[in-house]
Amino acid sequence: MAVEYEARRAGEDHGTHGEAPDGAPHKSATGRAGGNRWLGVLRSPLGWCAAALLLLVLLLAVFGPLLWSGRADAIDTGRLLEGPSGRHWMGTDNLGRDVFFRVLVATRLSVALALLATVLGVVTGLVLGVAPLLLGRRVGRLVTAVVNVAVAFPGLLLALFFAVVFGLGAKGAVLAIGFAMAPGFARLTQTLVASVSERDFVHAARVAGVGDLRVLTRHVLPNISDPLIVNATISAGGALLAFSGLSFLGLGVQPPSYDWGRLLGEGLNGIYTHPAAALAPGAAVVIAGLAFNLTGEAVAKAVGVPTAHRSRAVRPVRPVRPVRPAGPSEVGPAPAVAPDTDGPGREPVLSVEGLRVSFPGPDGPVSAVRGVGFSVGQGEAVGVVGESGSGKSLTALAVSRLVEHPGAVDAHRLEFLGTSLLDGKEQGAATRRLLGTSLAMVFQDPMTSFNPTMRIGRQLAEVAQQHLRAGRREALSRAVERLREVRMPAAERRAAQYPHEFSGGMRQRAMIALGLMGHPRLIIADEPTTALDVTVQRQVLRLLERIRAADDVALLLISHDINVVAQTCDRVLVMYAGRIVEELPSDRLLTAARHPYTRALIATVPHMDTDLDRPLAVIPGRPVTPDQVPAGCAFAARCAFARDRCRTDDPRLAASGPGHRVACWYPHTEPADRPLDERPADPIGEKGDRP
Ligand SMILES: Nc1ncnc2c1ncn2[C@@H]1O[C@H](COP(=O)(O)OP(=O)(O)OP(=O)(O)O)[C@@H](O)[C@H]1O
Repeated sequence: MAVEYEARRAGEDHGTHGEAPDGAPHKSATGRAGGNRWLGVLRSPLGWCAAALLLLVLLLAVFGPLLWSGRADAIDTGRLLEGPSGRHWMGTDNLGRDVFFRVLVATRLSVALALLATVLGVVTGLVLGVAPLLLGRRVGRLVTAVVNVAVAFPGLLLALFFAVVFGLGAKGAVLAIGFAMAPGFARLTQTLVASVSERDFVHAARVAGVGDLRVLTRHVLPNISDPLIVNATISAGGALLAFSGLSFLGLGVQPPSYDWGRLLGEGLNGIYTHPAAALAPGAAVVIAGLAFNLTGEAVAKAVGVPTAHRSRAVRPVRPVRPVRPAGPSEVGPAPAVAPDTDGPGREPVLSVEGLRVSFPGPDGPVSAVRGVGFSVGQGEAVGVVGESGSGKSLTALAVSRLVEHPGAVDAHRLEFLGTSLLDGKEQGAATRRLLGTSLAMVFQDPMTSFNPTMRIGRQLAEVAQQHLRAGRREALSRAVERLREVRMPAAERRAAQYPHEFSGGMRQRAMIALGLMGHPRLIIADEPTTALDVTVQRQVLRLLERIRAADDVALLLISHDINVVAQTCDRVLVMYAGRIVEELPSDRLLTAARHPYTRALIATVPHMDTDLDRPLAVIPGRPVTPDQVPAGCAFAARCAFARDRCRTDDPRLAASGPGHRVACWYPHTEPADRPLDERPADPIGEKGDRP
């Protein structure tokens, strides 16, 4: 009865259900590879044993009562409690009825009741498992706590408890076993849902404004169906065993009906005189249980889900909630940070002031983004650079309302196209539609950006159906049109394909096309080219440039690559330890940066004059982690120019020239060593290509 599935890998691999670890597909709805695998498993000893046993059990369940009811119920008072003979292979019971035929006839009731209990357990478990996703944080936590408590009880104990609650008889036993099975299934579902909910394609669906229920049915459940099915199949074996146990104890099926458990109980009375009467139903339970278990194992093998026998590691449940900006009480007051200047004369698309993103820590909330303020003007490209962990992605996620619980977002101002995302109505349909149609996200890993179980065209069309009220056909033709716009070869054919049939660059372009399904005013691209080779990287960046110029779309480009940002963007924000430490026009980045951190970052990038015989420059020390931000300037410990004041007083971001802000007590005043004309080769490619 216990749910015995290794959920960690199931969640990871099955979260993308079409991906093998190497990125190759292992399940596509149409995949030939998938068909071959099923055939391969069927040909293996495990496969054919499972198939043969299951077929036997199902045939007996269907035809047993039709063929042998008469012989099973025929009373022969002259042959009471006889041992096995040529006439009665397994002997007779206390009314002289043939035990062998009774066992065959009992197959239907035994299997049907076990399946019924399994369905009840699976459905209840599923409902409880997805509750945290659908019902909000509070109810979700309550459900999770109840499930956690219930899981701690042994299954049989729960079944006995419920059997007493629901009363004697088959109905009571079905309810008892079903409800006893539910907590384990709920736990498994929660774990799987949590792991899939963190995938980029779910984020993408949320940004596109897809509602919770639809995200669940279209994006989450299809991607966790394999482990759930496998687990349900194996659980049916457990239910069969549990049902036999209850009937054996007299709590299940009541006379005159009989199942294997009842026959086992009756046979036990004469176990010393003729054991066959007890052995026969016992063997039937074992064979049917084995049939379900082996089938589960075979299905697991075919779909690539590891079972408990292969591994037992289970990832802790982490209920997933859509982001809700936290109230100040949850994260503490954010320091006032003035927003930067918008691009000259540009209407701001995005305005952020005092943005904080915090997570619970052992000693209270820990802020990973600490009061960030900036704005992005219409058609402007703003780059965000900084070492790993500096808070770049969290800033982008906070803007798109994708920070997951327990992360909390707070800001003095968080406005997108003049609409506050913090006014308490952020869950409203209008805001969702605004974000869905006007904000596009491009994620780092193009493999995880799409739902592997849906055709690309359908995933794109979903946005138009959701927000533009387009019909199915119209939405699909818009999707093809958008794929063409991003220069997807054979767009119509590609729209009908699954994500695994695309190359990395194509997936990234399809992701951009997804963003174009609405009328984006801002594209947030978080390391959009990191997973791509240099040539494809150029194509994707050029595409973003083209879209930006053609439609006056703003771009927030997050990148590790300072050259890419310098070449693509109008302005650059340099982040360190959850803060913006410098902001300046990108054409001044290499020559006029004033913060020692910005200069250190630039120095780590090799250029034409870099002496290749010497080790490449690195920034000494390690970036600070959000839970260990020191007093004073967070960069002081790594800064060659730090003085006493830097270690005690926290410098604020202050204006330092036109469009230039820096947070440093002693910023550089002299020009940088590296003049503009010594920039490395244009990483985007031929500038002439740009519109
Ligand atoms: N869910 C989370 N729970 C706790 N801490 C988190 C969570 N997500 C991010 N952080 C922490 O917040 C900090 C900033 O993370 P973020 O992903 O924004 O960094 P980044 O600058 O985008 O790094 P990278 O370039 O590697 O993506 C990191 O120290 C990270 O460990």
